[in-house]
Amino acid sequence: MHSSPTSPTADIDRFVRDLPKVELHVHLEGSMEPPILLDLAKKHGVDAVPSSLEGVREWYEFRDFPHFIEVYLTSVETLRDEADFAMLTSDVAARLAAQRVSYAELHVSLYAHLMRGVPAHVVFDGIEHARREAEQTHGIQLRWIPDFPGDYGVETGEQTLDAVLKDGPPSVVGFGVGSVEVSRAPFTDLFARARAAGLHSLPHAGENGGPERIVEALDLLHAERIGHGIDSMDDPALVERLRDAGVPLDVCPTSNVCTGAIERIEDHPLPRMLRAGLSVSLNSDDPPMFGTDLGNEYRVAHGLGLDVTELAALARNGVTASYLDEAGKRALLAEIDAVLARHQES
Ligand SMILES: O=c1[nH]cnc2c1ncn2[C@@H]1O[C@H](CO)[C@@H](O)[C@H]1O
Repeated sequence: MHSSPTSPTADIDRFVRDLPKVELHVHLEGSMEPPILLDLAKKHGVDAVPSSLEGVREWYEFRDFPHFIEVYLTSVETLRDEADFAMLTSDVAARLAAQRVSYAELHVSLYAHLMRGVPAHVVFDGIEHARREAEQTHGIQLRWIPDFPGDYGVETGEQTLDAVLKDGPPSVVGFGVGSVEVSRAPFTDLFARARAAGLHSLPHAGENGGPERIVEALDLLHAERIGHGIDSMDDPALVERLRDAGVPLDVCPTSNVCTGAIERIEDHPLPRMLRAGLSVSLNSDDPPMFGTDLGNEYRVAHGLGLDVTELAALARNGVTASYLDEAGKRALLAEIDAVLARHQES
């Protein structure tokens, strides 16, 4: 390679590209690229979806969080048969692998399919087919976190869990709750049942619903990881608790700006969270809907003032907080350290 002067930006870009990464907070359905969305909308005649790329771009400008969820649920309507789920999953896996992600836990909006009459086995057969193929083709491991919208009530959670326990494959690692944030208290028994069945408790909490939602997630749902959790920074006692217990938080900076959870990226609490000793990992949430991907989130984190050592710490935290096997974790942590050391020598 001929030598050209490298700007700090090019340095960071290369570091981020080379850094081995895991994704712990990305929604499968929210990872649908606009061309796939248009194809599926055409295939199934879903008129509520715009018919051009330009239209989709505008559609993805969210007024607020409920509006984002409304658009999300409409786009999900384009997924109908097993082939749709397999095709989406194959595309998502290839995109993750291309960013040096070798392990990912994906949220699956299972209830959003059940409520439209799409049976759980159609969803699971499609995504499992693609998961096995992606492992062969790209060496990437995918795991699933089926979830339900909390604001639809506990019965929807019960139906979702029943479907997981009946039709879910062993690659389901956890159970989650998302959508517009409501109290987590009504889901206490539901999550107890999920945990008794061997599923990890992985709720969204404190994305925009306040620190109380995180306290409920810990006390009542026995959350093992917190989806988002940025509102923890409004409660110093909670920050101390999360730090002392080493509870991992999946943080998704660009998402928080696009859904209106925070106003400006410059105000994002990620640097403060990391420096407060919280176990924070970096994630992309719904990448094409927010015009981002995981690599970009690392560049955004750098823009917020995190240096390469801190970016590597975020990557390490993701590995540690994942449900990858211990040998896999050790190997990935060693690779992260090697990439950091190489970068610091150059
Ligand atoms: O950023 C997010 N916060 C909360 N829920 C989300 C987000 N992105 C996607 N979903 C998903 O929206 C569905 C609504 O029924 C849920 O499945 C939830 O996981």
